[in-house]
Amino acid sequence: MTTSPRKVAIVGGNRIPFARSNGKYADASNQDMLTAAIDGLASRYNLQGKRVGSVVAGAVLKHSRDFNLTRESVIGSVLDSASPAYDVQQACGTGLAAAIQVADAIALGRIESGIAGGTDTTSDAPLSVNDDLRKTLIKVSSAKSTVDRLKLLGEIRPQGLVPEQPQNAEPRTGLSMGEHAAITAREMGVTRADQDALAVASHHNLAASYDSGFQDDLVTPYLGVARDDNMRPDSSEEKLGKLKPVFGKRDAEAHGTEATMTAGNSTPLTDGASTVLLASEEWAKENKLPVRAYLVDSETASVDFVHGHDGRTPDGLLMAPTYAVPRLLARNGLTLQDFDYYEIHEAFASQVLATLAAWESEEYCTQRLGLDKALGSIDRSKLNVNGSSLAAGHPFAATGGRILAAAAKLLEQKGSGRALISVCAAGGQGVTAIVER
Ligand SMILES: CC(=O)CC(=O)SCCNC(=O)CCNC(=O)[C@H](O)C(C)(C)COP(=O)(O)OP(=O)(O)OC[C@H]1O[C@@H](n2cnc3c(N)ncnc32)[C@H](O)[C@@H]1OP(=O)(O)O
Repeated sequence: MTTSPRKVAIVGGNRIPFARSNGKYADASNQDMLTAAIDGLASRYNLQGKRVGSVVAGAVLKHSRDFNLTRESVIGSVLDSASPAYDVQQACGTGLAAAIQVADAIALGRIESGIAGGTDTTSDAPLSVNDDLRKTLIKVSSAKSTVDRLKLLGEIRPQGLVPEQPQNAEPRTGLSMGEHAAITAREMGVTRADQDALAVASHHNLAASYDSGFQDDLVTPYLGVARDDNMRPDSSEEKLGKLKPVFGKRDAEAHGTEATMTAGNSTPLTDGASTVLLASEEWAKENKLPVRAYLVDSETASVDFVHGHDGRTPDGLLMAPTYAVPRLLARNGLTLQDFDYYEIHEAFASQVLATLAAWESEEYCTQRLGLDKALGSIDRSKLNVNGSSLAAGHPFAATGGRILAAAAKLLEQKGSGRALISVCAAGGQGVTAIVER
């Protein structure tokens, strides 16, 4: 039995290209996409017919029939179906949280290999019915006779037939992620020009990474799509500057400021799936697989974005990574500057910039994070060097796997170094990790 934590190797990843919602993958289900991502990974790393220790994945939006979507995807894949599998869900942190669960089991010696993943589709989002209709339909399905069934069906009123749409809103506040991010942007003084510049960089960097072949062994074409179809290499600050604000208009009006968040500096609704293969060093060696990098440590934080506490106003919904990262740094004896790459998920350009501004702010770091000084600035040329979610799109649960696989490949190419991964999530959560080689 292994008694001390083992190193967790990131062998590599595979994803399908991400596609804008209601577009190329409109007829694909979460299960179709996750299975495709697993099969692509299996083909890249010779996993056909092999049993892996655990497959952990999830989707933020799931149909009730997908009660264990990951297990069903494994059964439908080329893996040995004796590979155990289960779902996790931590909003946009799902993919990275899944990788952390697999990594922990490897580190503890409980499994030798595992696959982490995530998938999401807003094209095939689940619709539900109201409580009265649902309860009546459940009674209908267990009614003893046709007469009883007809009687129950007769109780249904036409207005009760309207389906309930999934809401991209926080249940506690009723505000969308974009509206929350707009409040934080105003509070942190994030400008429209900086947001547009970050979005343009994301498109240009992602396009360059495809052109240079960086994505060749990370992405497998699917349903005729070869590259993320939200990517717009022709993006410019001039074009983005012309777009009208879509989030934060009411907040801006109330504060006499300008709303700054547009469709160009926010992620689009997106469909897609991703996977990452993790293993012990021994298993990778036995299976003649390379090790790209190691998943060294992780930290998850949550913030109080609803009530506020200790006399402070509520935290920003997407600001939990600002809390997680200092804990991660302290545990590993590192500073914010000790990284070669920073992979900060771009839910919105404003949220990345607010995160960086928070770490630069003495006031935020001392008063909110309880530090004795600011964490300081990062070298911006090391940030999201191959683009991120603004350009690739953001199929919620699939984003963590995209980022982790890309970070490991960057470090493999560099030969040695360290990457910081930060993913903000709904519910005021943040999942962060360190990858090294
Ligand atoms: C979930 C978690 O746990 C945490 C998180 O990550 S939070 C993030 C969650 N994600 C979201 O909330 C998704 C938010 N996004 C949305 O709701 C929608 O995509 C949106 C409201 C922002 C935009 O929707 P839309 O109006 O359908 O956008 P879209 O039609 O693509 O673009 C609007 C215009 O901008 C233009 N545009 C967009 N990007 C552009 C670019 N890079 N260059 C030039 N023009 C661009 C489009 O061409 C379009 O122009 P026209 O109107 O002339 O056609």
